[in-house]
Amino acid sequence: MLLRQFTRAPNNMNLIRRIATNAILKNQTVTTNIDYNQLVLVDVNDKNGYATVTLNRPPVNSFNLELMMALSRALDQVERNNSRGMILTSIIPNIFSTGFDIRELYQADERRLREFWSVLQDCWFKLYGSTYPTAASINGHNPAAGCFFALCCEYRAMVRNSKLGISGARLGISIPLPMIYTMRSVISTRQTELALTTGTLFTSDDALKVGLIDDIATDRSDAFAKCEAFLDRFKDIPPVSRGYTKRSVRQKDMEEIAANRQRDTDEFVRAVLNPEAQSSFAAFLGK
Ligand SMILES: CC/C=C\CC/C=C/CC(=O)SCCNC(=O)CCNC(=O)[C@H](O)C(C)(C)COP(=O)(O)OP(=O)(O)OC[C@H]1O[C@@H](n2cnc3c(N)ncnc32)[C@H](O)[C@@H]1OP(=O)(O)O
Repeated sequence: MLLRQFTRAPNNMNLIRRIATNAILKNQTVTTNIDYNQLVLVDVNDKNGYATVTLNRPPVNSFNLELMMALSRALDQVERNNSRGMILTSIIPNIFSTGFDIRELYQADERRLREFWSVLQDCWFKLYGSTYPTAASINGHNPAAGCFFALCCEYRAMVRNSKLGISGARLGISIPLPMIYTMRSVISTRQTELALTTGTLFTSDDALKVGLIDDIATDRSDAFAKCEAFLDRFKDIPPVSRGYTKRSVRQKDMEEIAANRQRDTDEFVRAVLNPEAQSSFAAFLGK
């Protein structure tokens, strides 16, 4: 099933390639913009072949089902485009994402909640398991799910005075396995356990110290430039063998989740619907 995700034939890719090829033939540099209901924007820089995937759900990029689906489609797009690299970022000044939309979790319809988690799992397989190089340009606060997606990337630059972490413990949510595996792939098991059981939101300095981010940036354009510089490191590395190695490093985590998708979904639904979590959501929403 995973393999099919990565090799499915693109429909609108031919159009994108045609635009890019025509531009190259005409010796122009163009940026191709593909719009998925405006919730996630995909821009391809035809000069360096890097795709920028931009979360665009003001005011705080909270993840509801629709944003999750748009991200999933955007990641398909990047894969089909054979991008040389991808930068994940946000359009909102000072906020990367607030995490899950609490309105999606509070008194949730179980069927929709299951679909929500299933799409999140899809996004995880696509991003964590991507063969192209990935970087997150974290332009502002990034608690919870946005942090999760940033951690799926190979590199993170975050602007100073932002906070990042998985704060689910504070809301009475037990942390699902994809999150645990992903954080553990970036920092040690000990630090992962500590961060997740305390729901720590790290300052940029502390995030750098513990290894959750790779660089601190002065502003969003500096963060973006640092991400591009990271992707440039693979310019002369043959992409197929690079991608294979990356996948091999991450393979075990993905196999485990693929084999236990249903259980992972059941656990998430149980965690969200538990009364402790529901009263935190109610308090957040002022109910
Ligand atoms: C994959 C990981 C799986 C599991 C991990 C654990 C599970 C986690 C579940 C979650 O993700 S729950 C969400 C956790 N997020 C937070 O607790 C962050 C809460 N928000 C903030 O700290 C701040 O909003 C901010 C720092 C992100 C931005 O601050 P600021 O610029 O001052 O904006 P406001 O706080 O005024 O927010 C504007 C507007 O947006 C509403 N809002 C904010 N966050 C959410 C949200 N998560 N869901 C729904 N709505 C949200 C906020 O209430 C404001 O609404 P108004 O109507 O008052 O304008």
